[in-house]
Amino acid sequence: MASGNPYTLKWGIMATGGIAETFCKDLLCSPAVRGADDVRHEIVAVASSSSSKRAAEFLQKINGAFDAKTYGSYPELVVDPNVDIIYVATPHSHHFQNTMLALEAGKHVLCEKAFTVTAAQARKLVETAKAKKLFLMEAVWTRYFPLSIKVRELITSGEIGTVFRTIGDLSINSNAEEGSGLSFADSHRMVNPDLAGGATLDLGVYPLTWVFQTLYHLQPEQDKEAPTVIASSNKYTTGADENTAIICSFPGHSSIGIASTTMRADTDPENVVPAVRIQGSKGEIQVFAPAYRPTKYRVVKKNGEAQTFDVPQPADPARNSWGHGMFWEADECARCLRDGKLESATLPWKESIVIMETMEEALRQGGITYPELITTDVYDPKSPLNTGNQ
Ligand SMILES: NC(=O)C1=CN([C@@H]2O[C@H](COP(=O)(O)OP(=O)(O)OC[C@H]3O[C@@H](n4cnc5c(N)ncnc54)[C@H](OP(=O)(O)O)[C@@H]3O)[C@@H](O)[C@H]2O)C=CC1
Ligand SMILES: O=C1OC[C@@H](O)[C@H](O)[C@H]1O
Repeated sequence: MASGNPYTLKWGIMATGGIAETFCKDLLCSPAVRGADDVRHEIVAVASSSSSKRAAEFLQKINGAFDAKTYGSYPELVVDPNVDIIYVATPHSHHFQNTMLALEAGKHVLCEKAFTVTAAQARKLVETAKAKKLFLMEAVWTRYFPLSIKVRELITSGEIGTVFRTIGDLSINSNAEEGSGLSFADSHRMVNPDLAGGATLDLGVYPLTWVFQTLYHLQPEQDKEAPTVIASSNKYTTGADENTAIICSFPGHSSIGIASTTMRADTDPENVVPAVRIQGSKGEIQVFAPAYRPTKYRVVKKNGEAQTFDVPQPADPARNSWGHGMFWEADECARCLRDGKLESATLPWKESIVIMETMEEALRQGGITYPELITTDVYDPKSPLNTGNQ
């Protein structure tokens, strides 16, 4: 790729849960393994809202970055002068306040999906990043996979003609062994309304990603249209949605997207039926489950000719053959910052906002509501979501 010294991005990690561990293990993989010689990553600080001890234990878990600073609160992390960018890896409920905390401290941010709980919160984050000239990106890692790039290229080159319909699903069978409950405790972030749990915000964002990548993102800027949305949900006993189906119509392009998600059944337990079908006038592209981390796609022409392609994630032998695929989005952050860009062209601010508007409308139609503490778009540095008392 590039000659000379690679650009180094120094990360501060906010929260020490499951995805923070996965992401950091990816940051520690050698970029050379994925053919990147122009950027590299350093984890220079980690914060846990509960204790600095937990942050220190996190470094043991990821087996690296042992000289990183460890903090027992998020406010301490965001003022660390050595940190360039904060990775916000807290539950959805916290994203708005935590991202604002980082932006207000002058830090660039990569914030986990779903970007926020409401569209107004997403707009506020974008306004703030723009005003402060800071980089901000929603961590929809799937968009940065070579597989996604290839699929977008195939569509742009006309391989399947004009795309008129995309159908996508991300569903997981989380039924409890007995009874009608789900296997998640009611307090778990997947189903807890206080943490903005529910199928739409957690899982639905991925089939919507495929709908938007294929029916919205690739349109010329002046032709991009926000969809009209029809949606239906079933509520779980906690009040979060357990099933949601969303129909997005793009009338200006005669195209339609159908995104579905449930916590009651798997997308495809055998992995033989595609999770995503992108259907055009000359054929279709099928992307296999899971919609968030596909490694296989198939191009089927109108005449029935078909070819399957495997795109495995590169694994680093020096890191116990680890390689999950989150390094692609991290590389995007580094390249954007190196090149002075505030947003990623692969997932521009406007598109994150339109997707949040779509999910907000789907949740409204489904009758799903969340508490004021996590839906407010008024920034409060002393919010318990920032100070760790919540
Ligand atoms: N891109 C992807 O593939 C995935 C993305 N995600 C996204 O990442 C985010 C976090 O998910 P995940 O890591 O699975 O969640 P976890 O529950 O495993 O971790 C969340 C972390 O957030 C911090 N936190 C702060 N306040 C709270 C609170 N009140 N309740 C719970 N946790 C709190 C905790 O870290 P600490 O104590 O250190 O402050 C906790 O460990 C979500 O937005 C989710 O949608 C999740 C899974 C996969
Ligand atoms: O982003 C995600 O992808 C994988 C899912 O299992 C997880 O619940 C979700 O947060």
